[in-house]
Amino acid sequence: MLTISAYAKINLALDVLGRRSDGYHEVVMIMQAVTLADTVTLTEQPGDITVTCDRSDLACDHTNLAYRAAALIRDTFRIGRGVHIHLTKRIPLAAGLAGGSADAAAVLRGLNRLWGLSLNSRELEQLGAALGSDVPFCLHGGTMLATGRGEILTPLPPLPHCFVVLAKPAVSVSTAWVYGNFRREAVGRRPDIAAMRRSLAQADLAAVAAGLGNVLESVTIPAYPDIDRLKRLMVEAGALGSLMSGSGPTVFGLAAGREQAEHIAATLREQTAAEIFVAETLMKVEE
Ligand SMILES: C[C@](O)(CO)[C@H](O)COP(=O)(O)OP(=O)(O)OC[C@H]1O[C@@H](n2ccc(N)nc2=O)[C@H](O)[C@@H]1O
Ligand SMILES: Nc1ncnc2c1ncn2[C@@H]1O[C@H](COP(=O)(O)OP(=O)(O)OP(=O)(O)O)[C@@H](O)[C@H]1O
Repeated sequence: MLTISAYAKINLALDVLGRRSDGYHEVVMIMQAVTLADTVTLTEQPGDITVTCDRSDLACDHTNLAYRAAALIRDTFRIGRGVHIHLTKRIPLAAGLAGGSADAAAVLRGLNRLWGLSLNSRELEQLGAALGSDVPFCLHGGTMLATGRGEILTPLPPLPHCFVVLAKPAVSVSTAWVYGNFRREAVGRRPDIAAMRRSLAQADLAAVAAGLGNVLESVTIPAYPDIDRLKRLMVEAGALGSLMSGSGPTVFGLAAGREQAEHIAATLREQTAAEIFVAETLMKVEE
């Protein structure tokens, strides 16, 4: 039996450069892993792949990304064994935090060990990219530049350790819907990726927080104006900066210290109906 943590991500910056011939969008993103995590337990069994989960609103059949990750690795390498996967979900669903991708990445890493496959990180990334654009990042964590459709990764200097307050409003947002409704003309300010890379190189947390930007806000916020309110409340409560993560609807705020983060969380719990988590940045997913 093997137990693995599957960490959520936030996007410190997300820019869309255009639409590709394969239907995806060309993106430039700065991604950061955080300590909010699901737990993935793998138990060897003969024959089938089976999945159980502690949430009744998540399908545990062949559509689950954890199942799909196990099936992909088993079919690719013609493995004659099965596995039981149990998911303890803490990352909210369809939240912009890559919860499903994190589970898939954990299954790939776990089965690589359990089944003694000795796949290197490039091989794991290739399998991951076939499951979803965020999966390669979830295999590594830390702070990364992600380009292409999000699967091409370049390690960046780590974001200085800080606390990340997450606020998930009670709506679920489909990533495909957000990209499908993206219009370049609707974007206000685009993030300055080069400037943020310089801020990371200088380990300047305040500058990173001041430069946060996500062009997908131009799609999700008009549909869910609560997101804008959460962003404002975060900053009013003391966050160094706030932003919608990924395709939303989760909003995150950065805080240098735990006390400040807990104060922001308490304020949001009092003034909103959003689900609130306090996490920390995570340097690198353990091997
Ligand atoms: C919004 C982000 O989470 C930011 O990190 C990612 O860009 C999305 O990553 P993901 O959920 O792993 O996305 P995928 O499962 O690969 O794709 C879901 C859907 O989003 C759209 N999609 C996704 C990534 C991308 N670069 N362009 C797209 O247009 C496509 O319609 C696709 O069918
Ligand atoms: N193990 C899983 N955990 C969560 N969602 C899953 C899982 N497997 C499949 N899904 C499906 O994927 C959809 C999106 O899930 P997820 O939580 O990864 O979204 P997200 O946080 O918006 O991801 P992203 O930031 O990558 O767009 C869910 O609505 C669910 O139907």
